[in-house]
Amino acid sequence: MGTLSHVITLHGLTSCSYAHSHSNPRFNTSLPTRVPRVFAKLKTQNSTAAIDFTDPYWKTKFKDDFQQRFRLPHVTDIFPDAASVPSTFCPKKRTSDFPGNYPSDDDWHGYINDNDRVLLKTIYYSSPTSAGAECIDPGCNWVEQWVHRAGPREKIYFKPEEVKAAIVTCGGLCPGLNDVIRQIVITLEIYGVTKIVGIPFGYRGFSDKELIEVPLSRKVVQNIHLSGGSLLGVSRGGPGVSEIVNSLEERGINMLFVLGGNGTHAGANAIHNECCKRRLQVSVIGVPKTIDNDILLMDKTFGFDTAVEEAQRAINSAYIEAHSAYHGIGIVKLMGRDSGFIAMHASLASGQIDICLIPEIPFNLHGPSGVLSYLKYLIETKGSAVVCVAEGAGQDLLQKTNATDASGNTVYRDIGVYTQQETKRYFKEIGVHADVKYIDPTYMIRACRANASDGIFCTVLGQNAVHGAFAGFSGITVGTCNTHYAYFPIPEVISHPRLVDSNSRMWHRCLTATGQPDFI
Ligand SMILES: Nc1ncnc2c1ncn2[C@@H]1O[C@H](COP(=O)(O)OP(=O)(O)OP(=O)(O)O)[C@@H](O)[C@H]1O
Ligand SMILES: O=P(O)(O)OC[C@H]1O[C@](O)(CO)[C@@H](O)[C@@H]1O
Ligand SMILES: [Mg+2]
Repeated sequence: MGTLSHVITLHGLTSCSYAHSHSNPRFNTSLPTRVPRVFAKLKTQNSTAAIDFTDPYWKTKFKDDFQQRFRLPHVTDIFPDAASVPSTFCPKKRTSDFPGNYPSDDDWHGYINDNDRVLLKTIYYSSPTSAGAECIDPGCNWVEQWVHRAGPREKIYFKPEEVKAAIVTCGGLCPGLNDVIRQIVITLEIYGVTKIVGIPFGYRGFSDKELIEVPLSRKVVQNIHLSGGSLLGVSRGGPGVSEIVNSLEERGINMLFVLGGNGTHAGANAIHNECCKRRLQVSVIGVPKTIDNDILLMDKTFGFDTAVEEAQRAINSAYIEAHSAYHGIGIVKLMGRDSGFIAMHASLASGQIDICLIPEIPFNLHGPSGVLSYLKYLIETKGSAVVCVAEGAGQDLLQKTNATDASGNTVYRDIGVYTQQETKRYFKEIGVHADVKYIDPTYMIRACRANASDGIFCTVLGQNAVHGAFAGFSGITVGTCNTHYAYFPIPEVISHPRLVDSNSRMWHRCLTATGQPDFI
């Protein structure tokens, strides 16, 4: 995140740690840059270790650790003798007896090799002071970080006729949920799976006896992407992991596709670990869903693009209202619990925002350098102004709350209403006319149908989720990394919410676009 530390932390964690094997022959541990392993000096802190950058071999240690952390948990970790069979999915050509066995081509198969990798970071920063620099060591050395490429494998670890696959959607709504459900079902059928079900209303559907699993097929899902929401319904809270795995066992589910955000993925990883503990051959695959875009390491999450696009309508209305009124001020509140990506990108896209306020950047409303003084300046100089505020912004200005939702997420105070009230009060107090209009499109930006770009994104994510399950992986999730599709072990992408970096080029671009000063 642009910060530089002389000591980096090595985790060495795996998602199924008790079953972890470094010697799995399926994975080539000798990437091209590997150099002889030397034991560098370690500074141990609890269960983690730190690298001493004066050690000439620290890079090797870092790469080894990285490779270990990003290794994908696999069915062979628990069942070393698990047999694979040739894939029933053929990327190249199909016979007429769909979905039977496909012929293979000796020269070109179109499968992903297990040793294919995607480069996680693509910029070489020559100095820690370079804009947005993300350096590992004080010298900003180039260290390759590789993650696993997503896609269909030549060998599969599940026989389609023995699969019962389930899909569950958890957390809040997000544009594209139906597109992902649809593509998972279609791809499963292409592999030859016939038993596919949807679990209604998130994890709750595993415990609530009144909720019946929904049979899914291509016919059922054919047109579901034409509307927003989730065919299966969503929920927060719900049963514990043990109850969920009991339910998986009772239902005979051996492939579980989990669509959700940070919380849902924490749950998916716990389900994966519990299945490992019980020695169940179940593949648990996540597909990150969040309009907040707060999942680490990936370019973006599905639904984010659509949410930003939908937010334009609210911003444009606020602009027109403000611009058409005498001393008009428009205020738009957008979602973003802890991360301000929607507000930042919507501000950049619209070109109509004068002030963008996000959770990651502290600001004052009052005082000579506060937002309100600047609004006065804008009214005096350009006659109107538009503010975009993310829901998690400026919480330090409001009374603390202990309220949480069913999943344990903090329910924040309403910064949008507060900004509106304080703006009205301020202009009244200084005796300057101001016509303040407030728009809160909160649920409108996530209840809509996915746009074309998200539609394609969801389709490819859905396909790759199924490929990952058939390849025998579990406890993983799928995303894009520098536009390439990759698999990640779940713990690596949810260790904390992804935040807007105040030193990033994107935030600086946003500041350039709005022209706003610091409000501190
Ligand atoms: N640490 C956790 N371990 C196990 N399950 C969890 C954990 N955190 C949340 N969950 C479960 O995951 C589900 C969704 O969590 P949550 O409501 O936080 O949404 P989310 O997946 O983060 O999505 P959103 O981006 O909409 O907030 C809930 O059913 C919740 O019980
Ligand atoms: O009202 P709900 O369903 O709890 O959802 C609100 C939350 O959903 C999110 O969009 C995440 O999905 C947050 O930005 C927001 O706080
Ligand atoms: Mg969450």
